[in-house]
Amino acid sequence: MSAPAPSPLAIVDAEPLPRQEEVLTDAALAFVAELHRRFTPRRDELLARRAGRRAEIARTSTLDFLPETAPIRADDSWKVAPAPAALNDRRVEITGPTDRKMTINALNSGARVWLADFEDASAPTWENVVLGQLNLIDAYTRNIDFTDERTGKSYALRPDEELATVVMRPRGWHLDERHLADAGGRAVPGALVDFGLYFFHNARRLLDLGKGPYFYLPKTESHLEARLWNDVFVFAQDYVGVPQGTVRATVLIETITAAYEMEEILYELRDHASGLNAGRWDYLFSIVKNFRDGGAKFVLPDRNAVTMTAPFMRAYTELLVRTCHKRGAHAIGGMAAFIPSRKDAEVNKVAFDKVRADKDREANDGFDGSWVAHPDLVPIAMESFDKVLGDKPHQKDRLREDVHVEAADLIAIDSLDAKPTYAGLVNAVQVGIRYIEAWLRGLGAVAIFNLMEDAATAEISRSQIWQWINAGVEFENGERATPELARKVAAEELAAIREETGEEAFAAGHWQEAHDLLLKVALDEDYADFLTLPAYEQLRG
Ligand SMILES: CC(=O)SCCNC(=O)CCNC(=O)[C@H](O)C(C)(C)COP(=O)(O)OP(=O)(O)OC[C@H]1O[C@@H](n2cnc3c(N)ncnc32)[C@H](O)[C@@H]1OP(=O)(O)O
Ligand SMILES: O=CC(=O)O
Repeated sequence: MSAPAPSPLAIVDAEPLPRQEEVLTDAALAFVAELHRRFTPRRDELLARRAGRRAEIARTSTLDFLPETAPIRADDSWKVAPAPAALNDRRVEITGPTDRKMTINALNSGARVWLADFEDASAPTWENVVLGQLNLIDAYTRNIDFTDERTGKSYALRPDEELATVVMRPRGWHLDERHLADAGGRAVPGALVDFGLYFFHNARRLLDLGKGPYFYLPKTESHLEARLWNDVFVFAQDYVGVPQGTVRATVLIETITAAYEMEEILYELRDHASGLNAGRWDYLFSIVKNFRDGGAKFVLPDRNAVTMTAPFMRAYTELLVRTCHKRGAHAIGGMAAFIPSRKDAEVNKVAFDKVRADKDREANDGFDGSWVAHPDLVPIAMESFDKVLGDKPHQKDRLREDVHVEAADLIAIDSLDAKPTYAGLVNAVQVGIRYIEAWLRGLGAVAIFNLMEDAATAEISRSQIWQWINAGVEFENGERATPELARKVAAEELAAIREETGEEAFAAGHWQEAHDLLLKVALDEDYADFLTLPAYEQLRG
């Protein structure tokens, strides 16, 4: 093979990182550049199409299954590709960022799958982007064992056969990677950077290990976006010379528009699809985002009052199981946000009980597996799925033909009795400030008030503040949601944090910046499509 042409991509505005040359090789960058040249124009068109569709929702306050794809839904003959052995039993999946310690802990956790996250559990600092890739390469080459200098604790991988199968989640289509630019100075989409570097370095290596390049695809809004991913996979497989059909993708159904196109999404990816996941937190965010100006009918109560037993959430998850099993795909459940504590028995008990109830319900509904956020929750979820699956790797034979979901059922938000509360507003402000501050320090997932918070849950918090203010919600205490009230609550929270942290830690953090950014995205008349877009402009590193 002749040497690859020098990469036309430039590394922009980035301090050199240790061992970055092992990730950012000329050959890998040439591949990413080629992905960018071929696919970014279509990415741009699809982002513009998102805006058009949202304008239509603002006009009509409704959504429906697509008439033009009815033949795909009516055709019972097609199925997705069979699951590879490494993805046949997915009863428990752990998620988390790809720093060195988390990588080892997740691979060792006993879960069948690890969602290695470059998306919502990871703030996209250049260091996280590049060293996350390095950690995965090091894990596959078993060069990752280390001692944490801060705690003195040593970390080592278990034998290969006990490790979780990695399913990597690249960034969504909307985020660019500003540290990699083409000759015209245009940033490369983060999705292509994350996918491209991972695929280039690991596709063959993973096949040698008896696994493969497997992906979770986040924030997909339509089957046309799934088609774009499929085209990326076809091109990538030819480029590195692995057989077509090597890639497997699990698509997160976490936007309200994608919920109306589940079958079409599987159809577009059918040679590469291995499942759908019910990404409940982004799903709620997407409902608020899309129907934010749809009037009282679409005002969601406090996010923690919207449980998975709400009729519109059940319609979504049951339709997902039904769709997957009809097409031979795995249906994977979502994230219960309760985080256990090794120090507080009561917090631990609450988390175990809540997660057990959630996973029991999913297993009984027909899901083939589900997510947990913490290693201590792996045995809890395992027990729920073991009870239902026994020795079977999945329950795709449960076709759930009893499920009948009408278009209106997915957006029947007003069937909920709960209303927004003042405490809900305070919580949204608290979580928003605390999460954004952590994100600006490079942390994408944190435990706040014993709940897992990541980009998706922060998106809900700031969107709910926006929606409640714009809908003129009156809380049970007689206060009305207004910009002034949000500012007052935010000022009180900032003062409380200062008290809690002490002056030195407060000054060393990004608290004022986080407070200001939360208020900007919650109060601006122009609703930002994603919190992470303005936040990325402020992210250093
Ligand atoms: C809506 C969505 O998109 S959900 C998917 C995205 N979100 C996520 O992936 C969140 C994943 N979870 C996490 O990041 C973490 O659990 C957090 C940040 C919420 C809490 O982490 P911590 O504060 O470190 O929890 P805690 O102190 O209890 O951790 C105990 C041990 O478990 C490890 N651990 C905790 N969560 C994970 C995880 N998800 N993967 C691997 N190891 C983990 C910690 O590293 C720690 O290890 P150590 O004992 O060797 O130091
Ligand atoms: O990505 C998952 C979600 O719940 O959001």
